[in-house]
Amino acid sequence: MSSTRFAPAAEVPGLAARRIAADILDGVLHKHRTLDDQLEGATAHPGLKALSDRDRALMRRLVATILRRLGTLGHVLSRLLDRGLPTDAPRAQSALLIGAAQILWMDVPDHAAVDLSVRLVQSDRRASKYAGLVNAVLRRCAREGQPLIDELQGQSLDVPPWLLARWTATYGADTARAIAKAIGEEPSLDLSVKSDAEAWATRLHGEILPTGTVRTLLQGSVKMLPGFDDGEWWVQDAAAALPARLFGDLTGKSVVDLCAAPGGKTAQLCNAGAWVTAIDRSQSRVARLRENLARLGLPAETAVADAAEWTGKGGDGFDAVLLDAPCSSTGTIRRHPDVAWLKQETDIAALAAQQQRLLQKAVTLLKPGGTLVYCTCSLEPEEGEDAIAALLAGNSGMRRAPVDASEVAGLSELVTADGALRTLPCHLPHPDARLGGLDGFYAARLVKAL
Ligand SMILES: C[S@@+](CC[C@H](N)C(=O)[O-])C[C@H]1O[C@@H](n2cnc3c(N)ncnc32)[C@H](O)[C@@H]1O
Repeated sequence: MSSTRFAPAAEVPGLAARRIAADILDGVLHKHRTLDDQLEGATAHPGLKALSDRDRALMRRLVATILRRLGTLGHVLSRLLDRGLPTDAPRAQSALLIGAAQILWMDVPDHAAVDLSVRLVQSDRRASKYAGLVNAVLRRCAREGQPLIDELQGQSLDVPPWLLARWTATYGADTARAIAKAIGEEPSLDLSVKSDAEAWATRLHGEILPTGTVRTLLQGSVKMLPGFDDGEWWVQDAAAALPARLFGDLTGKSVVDLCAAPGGKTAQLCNAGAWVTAIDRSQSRVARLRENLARLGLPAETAVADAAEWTGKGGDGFDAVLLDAPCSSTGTIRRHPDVAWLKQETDIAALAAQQQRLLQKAVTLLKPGGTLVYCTCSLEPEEGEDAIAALLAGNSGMRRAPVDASEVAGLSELVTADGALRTLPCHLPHPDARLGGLDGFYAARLVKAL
């Protein structure tokens, strides 16, 4: 991002949050950078530190809302702009998206949204000539934006066409539309608790889902919530909490978690009483995993390694292996709306090849009779159903141990005919849409022959 975009000494309240939102949006849309990369750790936007918690939360919500509604915003803005979006000044484009998203979906007065977007373009050398245009278009958006959205009559513009076509082919048109609708909702905060879910649900003003996750609508920094400092819970989507449960009783068992960071599932395995070895290829992510486990007071051996090359600890092998393989992450678009615009269809074949390589390795690390749980947070069959079918077809010495609905609180819609887990963002509907849905996951349980 250019230093010319940093703030002058005194500026109107809220402008810094919008400027950082614009930088981060440019990062996703024009520089192929993920939201996580720009929001966390060493690569985070340098301006974030100076924002108050409130402004930081507003900025994150703003960026997420824009990415979640990008197709709809494109439709509305194209109808309000006679000559299309300005192409010679990215800041004019982001200022229009930021202004329109606030007017259409956020609790910001229209006049403030317009004023802040005009200021955003005025402070950018290339975009300043568009200040009048931004002002006029956003004022029209306040009057005409909602009717333009109503015109769409529920059409799904907010999922890239290639992805919607895949979901339609895999799940049918109605389910694909339901998935698209579900990922348009702002997700709840889901927590896995070490114990006493009922007490934590009460303290955090949430509810307990049938599968045991505590779900709340509290917003802002999780570090400020009760129980965080004491390591009583960790953030984990309700679907992400299911695969590790498929091992059943893990007391005293040896488990290797092959793609472990940042450690949500490792924490579950440790909390279930297993001896856990957690491997991940990324040094910075293993550092985060170690921090997370330290906060939770849960012990595990950790190593930075390519799991496909890792030679293990010798001996007879592990009682259990968890392979939460790297994938296209299309099941997590609700929580990571940048994924929809960063991933491409051509990524899927390369990821499937990598998953097969990791699966082959996972089998060799198991002792005879040991259990493998393979999972991905992808909605694409190549990374789920097809990956397991290929492994089983290849004489791997593995057999499927079908999942029963009773293992997932009787929610039979989450279990496929051949006994795998398949969650979709439109599952777990709730009368209050903000409390419904979960990530899309695939998980299969296999046992190695004796
Ligand atoms: C889906 S994430 C894992 C999430 C984690 N299991 C959890 O529950 O918090 C996939 C992880 O795989 C790691 N990874 C990718 N390729 C790998 C490889 N060849 N060996 C080990 N880790 C790998 C990535 O660094 C990333 O942290």
